[in-house]
Amino acid sequence: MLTPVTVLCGELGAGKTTLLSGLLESTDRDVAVLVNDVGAVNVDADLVEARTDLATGEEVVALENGCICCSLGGELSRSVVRLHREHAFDHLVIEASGVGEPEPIARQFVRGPAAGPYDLSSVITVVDAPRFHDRFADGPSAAAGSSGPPSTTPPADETDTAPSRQGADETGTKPLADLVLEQVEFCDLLIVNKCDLVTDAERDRVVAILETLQPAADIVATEHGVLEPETILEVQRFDLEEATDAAGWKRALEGEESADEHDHSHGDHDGHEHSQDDVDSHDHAHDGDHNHAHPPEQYGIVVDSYHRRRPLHPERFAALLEDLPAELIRAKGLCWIGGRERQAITMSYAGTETTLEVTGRWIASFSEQRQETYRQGQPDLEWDQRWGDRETRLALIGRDLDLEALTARLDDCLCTDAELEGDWSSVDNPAPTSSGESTVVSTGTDSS
Ligand SMILES: Nc1nc2c(ncn2[C@@H]2O[C@H](COP(=O)(O)OP(=O)(O)OP(=O)(O)O)[C@@H](O)[C@H]2O)c(=O)[nH]1
Repeated sequence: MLTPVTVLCGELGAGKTTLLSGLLESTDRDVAVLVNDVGAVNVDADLVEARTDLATGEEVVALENGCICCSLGGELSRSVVRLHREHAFDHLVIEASGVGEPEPIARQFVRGPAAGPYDLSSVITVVDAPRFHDRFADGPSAAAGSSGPPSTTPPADETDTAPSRQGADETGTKPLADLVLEQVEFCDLLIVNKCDLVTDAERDRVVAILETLQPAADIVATEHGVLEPETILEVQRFDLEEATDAAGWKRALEGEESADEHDHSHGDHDGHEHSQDDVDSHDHAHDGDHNHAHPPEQYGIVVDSYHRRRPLHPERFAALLEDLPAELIRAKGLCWIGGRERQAITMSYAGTETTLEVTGRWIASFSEQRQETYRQGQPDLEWDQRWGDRETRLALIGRDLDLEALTARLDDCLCTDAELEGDWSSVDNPAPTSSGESTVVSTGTDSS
């Protein structure tokens, strides 16, 4: 029988180690734990180990000096295969570092050597309720319904600073808020922790936003990560593709696509041609369920999409990104930016920052012969006579967000006919140019 694996994610300080320590104390199953800390000092592993009775067969293994979701991919596989060969245990829990993306970790258990002895059971994301509330739910009207003590938790690390107005950042580092939402969007259980530090109203708002961001996940609220062990160790099969496609922003785009006149099943945000290997993995083969998130109205959460077939002017678009409304929680999708006629660019906004990343090439930028080949491979791809597959298609999720105003502001960014013919060489462009490259644009709190 395959050994079930649970991947435990959550931002730095959300309470993963606390939850795991409690789990190891309360379960009578033999649980092996793999801890990944970024940094030389493996504090978490020491903590978990100190609370674990190793004589009962529980094992704590630490991976250090890197992040399992990127550089340590091979080491993760090797470690878990070795662990399985050398020890007997009922369940493996992986505590991912707070800055890791869950998807690459999960993929190790779906294909590759680790998929041999293991079965990915679930991906759990621990959410720091007060910090999430302050970051994503504390819009202008959020305070109105709130009572009780202020719910601030100190930032867990230096990257979690107050909004800054810094323009495009060439470092390509992914903003923390973006990672937090990616972890929320890619899981099947959300644990809303530190509920002792928020009011009931604040907790409910956090839950409502989480439901919108990932409608397919179960949500439980905890204090100090106290849960029945079975909630974490319950064996179910994690469906990687389903979890990816269930994210609220993807459903919003899907709803928009299905409402289009033309029936088409476009690839997802990065479904344009980057490599042959990727093409088949992004086909929206859905079960016909287009019920995208119906956000709880009492919290003012709105979900919509924006679709235009005209490039965004790089300077006006950058100015908009620096001045996005505070009520916007999440924006994600594909952008066509003037001066970048080849590059399909993913925009991902969370918290106060927008990441722009080249995720592929527009098919329309290839030679006619190659266009034909690619289009034959994607017969449902919507194709515009003039622009081919170039388009901007964004999901917008907000709280008390004036969607009409934001749509109008996005429309103001669209290139005029004269600009379409213009020379882009002297125009400041925040968009990256090469595949995989990204830039970050910060939204200021005051646009004046
Ligand atoms: N008030 C309160 N504090 C909590 C709760 N859960 C955890 N903490 C505290 O929050 C701090 C961070 O908890 P950890 O369990 O280390 O968080 P983590 O997610 O493992 O953190 P990293 O390893 O840095 O990613 C510790 O001081 C915990 O005691 C909670 O529900 N309420």
